[in-house]
This record gives sequence, C-alpha cells and structure tokens, in this order.
Amino acid sequence: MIEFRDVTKRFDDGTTAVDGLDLVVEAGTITVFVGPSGCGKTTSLRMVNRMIDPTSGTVLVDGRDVLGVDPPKLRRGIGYVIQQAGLFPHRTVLDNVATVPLLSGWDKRKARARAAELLELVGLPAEFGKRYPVQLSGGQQQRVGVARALAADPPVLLMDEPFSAVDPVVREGLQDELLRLQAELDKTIVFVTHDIDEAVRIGEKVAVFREGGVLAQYAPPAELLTHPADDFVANFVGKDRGYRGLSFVESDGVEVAPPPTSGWQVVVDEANRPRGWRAPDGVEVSGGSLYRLGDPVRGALDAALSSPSGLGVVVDADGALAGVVTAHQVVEAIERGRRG
Ligand SMILES: Nc1ncnc2c1ncn2[C@@H]1O[C@H](COP(=O)(O)OP(=O)(O)OP(=O)(O)O)[C@@H](O)[C@H]1O
Repeated sequence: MIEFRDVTKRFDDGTTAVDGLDLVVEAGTITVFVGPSGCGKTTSLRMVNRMIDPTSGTVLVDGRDVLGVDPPKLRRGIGYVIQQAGLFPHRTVLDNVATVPLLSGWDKRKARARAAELLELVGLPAEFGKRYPVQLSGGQQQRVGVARALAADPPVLLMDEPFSAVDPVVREGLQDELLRLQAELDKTIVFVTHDIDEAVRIGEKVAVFREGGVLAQYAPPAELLTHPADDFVANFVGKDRGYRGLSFVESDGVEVAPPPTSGWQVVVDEANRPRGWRAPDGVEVSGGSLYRLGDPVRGALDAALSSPSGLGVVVDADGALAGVVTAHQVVEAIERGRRG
C-alpha cells in the first residue's frame, strides 16, 4: 500500500507542484494519476521512490515513511518505467533487462536467465534479447522497459506516461498486455497519464489532478464518468462520458432475439461463427462489430449501430452466433438499469 498524507511539494522557485495530497493506493491495484499538463502527477509519483522529497507531509510505502529508507534500498522494491522506455542504447536488450539483478549482486548467468524469462513474459521473442534498443519498434522498446522494471520482482511499479510515445493501436495492445500481466503478477501499480481514455481503461481507481497540484477526484472509473465531482472533472473526462460510461454497465438486462429467418440474414461459417450479412437482394456484405454475451452494454450498442441490417450480432464465449439485438433494446435495458 502507498499512502500520501497531506503531502505538499513546493520547488525552490515557489512553484507549488503538489498541494496537500491525501490519497491511498491499495496494494495489488492499478491506480492512475491523470490530469492536464503541469498538475503535479509526475512530482507525486517521484515522491514515492524519493527522486523528489516532499516539502511537508508524509509518503508511506507499506506503512513506512519513505524518508526513513535509504533511496537505493527503497528503489530496489519499486520498479520505474518511463516514456520511451529509457533503455541503455549501448547494451543489448537482454543486458538492459538484467541491469537491476546484476546491480543487486546476481551472477551474470542467473541475471540473464531471469531477463530471458521476463522477455517472454512481456511477449517478446527470445532472439530479441541479442538486439540493441534502436533495432526495436517503439512498442517493443516499451515492453523491454516494463520487463526491466519487473526484473527485481518489485512489489510496487511506478509508470510515468509509459505508452504515450507509441501510436494508438500499439498503445491499446500495450494496455491489454499490462492488464494481462497484472492479473498474473498482482503488483501495486501507479500509472501516470494525461489521457483520460487510457486512465479509465486500465485504472481500478483514478485520481484526477487539477492545476496547482490539487486532487480533484479519486474514484473508480465508472463513478468518475457517471458522477464527476465538479465541472472541472466533468470537462476533463469529456463530452462523450455518458457513452463511454457504458463500458462499465453490466449487460444482464439486454434481451437477445433469435437471428432473423427472412429479410436480412446472418451468414455463418461451418462452426456457426458470424461472417457477415446477406441482404434481402441476396448480396453478401461484411458485418458490424460483434457483441460477446456478458460484455458491457457499450459493445451491444456498438454492434447494433455498426450493423448494416440494424441488428447487432451477438456471439457466445466461443464466438458462435447466439442471436441479435437492436439499438432500441439496448437503450431500453440501459434505462431499466438506471431506474434500478
Ligand atoms: N524542478 C522543478 N523546479 C520548479 N518547478 C518544477 C520542477 N519540476 C516540476 N515543476 C513544476 O511543477 C508543476 C508540476 O509538474 P509535474 O511534472 O509534476 O506535472 P505533470 O502533471 O506530471 O505534467 P506533465 O503531464 O506535463 O508531465 C509544473 O508547474 C512544473 O513546471
């Protein structure tokens, strides 16, 4: 657990970067710090591993005031990942990942074996270990950065805009990877971003900061989208927040109808997986997005709205055709849910 108790950081030039921060990061969760540029996210993060010390207040990691722990010792238990990975350009990928184990006194063979294990864990082929960072794509470098931060198996991981230098598609892949890793590793992760979509996608709890280093709201993503604390948060989470909030709405109430037997018809393959639609004039067209039973309702609405027939195609866990939904039915289910 990480705890900020009335933490303020004022720099020598008088800038208040963080102002009276009170916040608890639960162990084993991903907590995201989000907010506009200059609102104190990075400063808050760096007070955890003592790259910056607070002007007043206390930062505790597992109940211990970090000011009482020697910085090198403290950092052995805290992985740190930064934008553009910050890899050593003249060391191979494998040696980059082995850096911390080597510094901790492991022998070279054991450190490299551990590094190879970690490359696999973050989804990189073993032969990439021999390459130099410049021979990898941005997304691959970020994975190496994550592997390096995990090398000493620290209970805490600090991530400062780790995915902001890669394009949106790669970025989503990295976010998925982080969620998969976290399900396996159960670290206490603090993740800084200025991107609200990234924040609500990966955060179990999200801290929204405003200018002057003030915490505006600290809540699970669904609550942030449905109950922003004030106008600042409402504006920051954006004008589509009502729609995006559907990502967190359970879908139990959506009625799934059997696929139509006349007019527009779903085309399926031999395993009964949807492949598109046959229009009433017999022409086959590609389908819209598929909605998997049990997923949040946002996917059901998207399936209906993106379908050429106006019917969203619903599949089961194996991807087999389970039925269809209309946008109207989805909206009705949402409204029933709101009435409670
Ligand atoms: N060493 C420093 N000396 C003086 N002011 C600083 C120093 N470091 C940061 N600041 C100021 O403190 C405030 C908070 O900076 P911080 O880097 O924590 O913001 P941030 O929310 O992480 O921003 P960004 O999203 O742009 O990285 C900013 O106004 C910044 O200019």
